[in-house]
Amino acid sequence: MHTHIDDAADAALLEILTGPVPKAKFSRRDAALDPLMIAAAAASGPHITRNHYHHDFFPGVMLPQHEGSWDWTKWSPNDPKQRRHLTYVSRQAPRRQRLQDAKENDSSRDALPSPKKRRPSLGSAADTTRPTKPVEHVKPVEVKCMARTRIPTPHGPAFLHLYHNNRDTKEHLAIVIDPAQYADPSEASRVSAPPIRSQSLDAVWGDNETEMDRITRGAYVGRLSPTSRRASSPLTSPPPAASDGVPSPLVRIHSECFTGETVGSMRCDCGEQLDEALRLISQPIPVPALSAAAAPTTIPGRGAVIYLRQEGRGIGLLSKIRAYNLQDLGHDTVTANLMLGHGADERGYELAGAILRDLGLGGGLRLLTNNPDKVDALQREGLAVVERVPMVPRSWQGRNPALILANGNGGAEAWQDKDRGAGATLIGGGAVHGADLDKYLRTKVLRMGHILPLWMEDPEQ
Ligand SMILES: Nc1nc2c(ncn2[C@@H]2O[C@H](COP(=O)(O)OP(=O)(O)OP(=O)(O)O)[C@@H](O)[C@H]2O)c(=O)[nH]1
Repeated sequence: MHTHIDDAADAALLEILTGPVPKAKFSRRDAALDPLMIAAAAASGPHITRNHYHHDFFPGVMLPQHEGSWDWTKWSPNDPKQRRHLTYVSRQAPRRQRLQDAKENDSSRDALPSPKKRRPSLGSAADTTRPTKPVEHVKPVEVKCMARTRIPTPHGPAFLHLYHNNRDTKEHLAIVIDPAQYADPSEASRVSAPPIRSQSLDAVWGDNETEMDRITRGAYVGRLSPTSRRASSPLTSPPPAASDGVPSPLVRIHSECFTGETVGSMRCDCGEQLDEALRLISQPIPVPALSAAAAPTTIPGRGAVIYLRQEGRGIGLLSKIRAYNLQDLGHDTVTANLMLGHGADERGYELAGAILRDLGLGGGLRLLTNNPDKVDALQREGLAVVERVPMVPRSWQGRNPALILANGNGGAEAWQDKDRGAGATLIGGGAVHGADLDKYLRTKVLRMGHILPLWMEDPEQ
């Protein structure tokens, strides 16, 4: 239980809850106190029930198109007429509809464990605490790579792919690492793996398409230069298989985190994870010798980071910022999401599955994650996850070398020497540690089921 609300605020809350009933019909529901503080108090009890969810003090913020919503930026605290806007509104469906939805859900949920025992999980399908909507019959997900370009990174060259899709209006991305695509075909090595290429990008986009059109959108092979330009051809048969002994490519599904990746926030490990994923995927891949006569060899690192634009585990930046304030009141990342009426994790991985298939990676991949929900979600999408490769936080490796893994996930590059403060979580940075980060990582392990040996100076903190 969290009770990090100071005494003055406690006294004020007690006053509003026990004071004389005001005359106006709904005035007790007006927010005389900081709404975040009341929400924190409401959730401080031993149980958070679904009756605490889907209520909001700011009707115009959460659902701009919602009936009755208004432009709250016009709200002035001194205008009594406008005070009615600052009320505690419910975003739940009417009770009759919720009961009907629950009945329909019960009949289709027989195979699942009791909702009470399930922790909040990925996507609305698994989140039984939220009001259910009638199942919509949506078209199968489709993605199209609109453009691709070379990006030199501190870890080596990468190809950035920008995708459009038929589910949302966001531009999701794939950062493909496959420097072997630059190699001269005449220097083909004994051991090789198929190039990681987008089928939708390499397809022909119409009769009038010129070679220059294709090259400008990135449908070329090799490396572009003022003297070299070769448009790609559409794939007409399945790509050649990788040589024997070549491991499946490393893949990370990463969700956008403006604070962690752009501002260098140390409230989370997102910036570090993005950097570490690019670093790990770029490492040369050892290929064992398959006969006594042959020698072991290496091939250039290959794989991809699928970068999904689902900020704040799907709740968006606005809600994540509000959640951070609740976290400063003493709540962890999961409880803060729940208090704002969100699930602990509202992300989906259908688009990631479609992008991976478009890149020809659906048949076998090694997934860089500690999050078992991501593995399940990709397998539900029909992708073959042949191995889960853990990601140990750099600061934990630096403080406890026993956590360094032998697979290049740390190893000789122990992070203690690279510990530094500013910008440490940005691409090419080192390791960083701080109390907020430790708290977040601990919550991932203890409340979100991440598969990571817990390490901290005081595990109770
Ligand atoms: N709501 C919320 N989202 C957060 C918070 N901290 C980080 N995030 C979001 O979490 C997402 C990053 O999660 P991922 O990097 O995919 O990693 P993960 O699901 O934690 O699992 P791994 O694959 O093991 O790293 C980004 O969208 C961040 O914005 C937080 O305190 N609250």
